[in-house]
Amino acid sequence: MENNEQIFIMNHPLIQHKLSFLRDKNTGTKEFRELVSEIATLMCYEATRDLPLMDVQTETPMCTATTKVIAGRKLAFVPILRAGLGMVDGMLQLVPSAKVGHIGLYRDHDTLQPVEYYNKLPSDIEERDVIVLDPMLATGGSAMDAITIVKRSRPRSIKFLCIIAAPEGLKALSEAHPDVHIYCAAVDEKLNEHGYILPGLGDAGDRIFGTM
Ligand SMILES: O=P(O)(O)OC[C@H]1O[C@H](OP(=O)(O)OP(=O)(O)O)[C@H](O)[C@@H]1O
Ligand SMILES: O=c1cc[nH]c(=O)[nH]1
Ligand SMILES: [Mg+2]
Repeated sequence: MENNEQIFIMNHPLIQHKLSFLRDKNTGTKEFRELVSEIATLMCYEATRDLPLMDVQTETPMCTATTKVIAGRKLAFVPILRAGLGMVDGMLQLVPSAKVGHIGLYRDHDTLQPVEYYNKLPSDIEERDVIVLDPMLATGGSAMDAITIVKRSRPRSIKFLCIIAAPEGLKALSEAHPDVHIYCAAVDEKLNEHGYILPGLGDAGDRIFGTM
């Protein structure tokens, strides 16, 4: 799978290096959590590359200079519970003023269909650019539903940021929401018969929260 106008694969060496440790079955909960957060920070750096800038006048100790600041665009991060929560702190490292909404979804084990159990978004979301967060894009059902829910509140724009994507999920999500830019660190081989990504990293929520 190649980068195109909608899908951005972040193959930065630091991200790829950390991803190897994330995949390792011997990586424990504490380290796994730290790695998810660090990868989120690196991905946030890339995913905010298109934020518009504006000129301001700044007094340096030497003279007045024309410098740049972000042009008043406000961000909101929306993790899909639970696993998306693991990415929030890493994102806030770079954008501490962002608001955070939450969408609770779990995948039914038998049908693989997402089931909604929580939804709280910032009240001023109409003024914000939203980045929906989830480490895993498998069938794409959870991301598609979460984005549909966010769209009802009419944010300025929506991006989706995941760490590992399956080709099946990327296809489904990009077709369902062609206006949403998708960022991921890896596109894996396929899904297994239980909807888990191969080679993947197992169940991201369980590994972040130590519930396996
Ligand atoms: O693309 P999909 O096929 O929908 O699968 C991906 C979803 O599955 C995982 O969540 P899970 O249902 O395990 O919930 P959890 O985060 O609470 O563990 C993952 O964090 C995604 O939200
Ligand atoms: O491989 C997968 C698929 C869905 N959810 C996960 O946490 N891992
Ligand atoms: Mg899970």
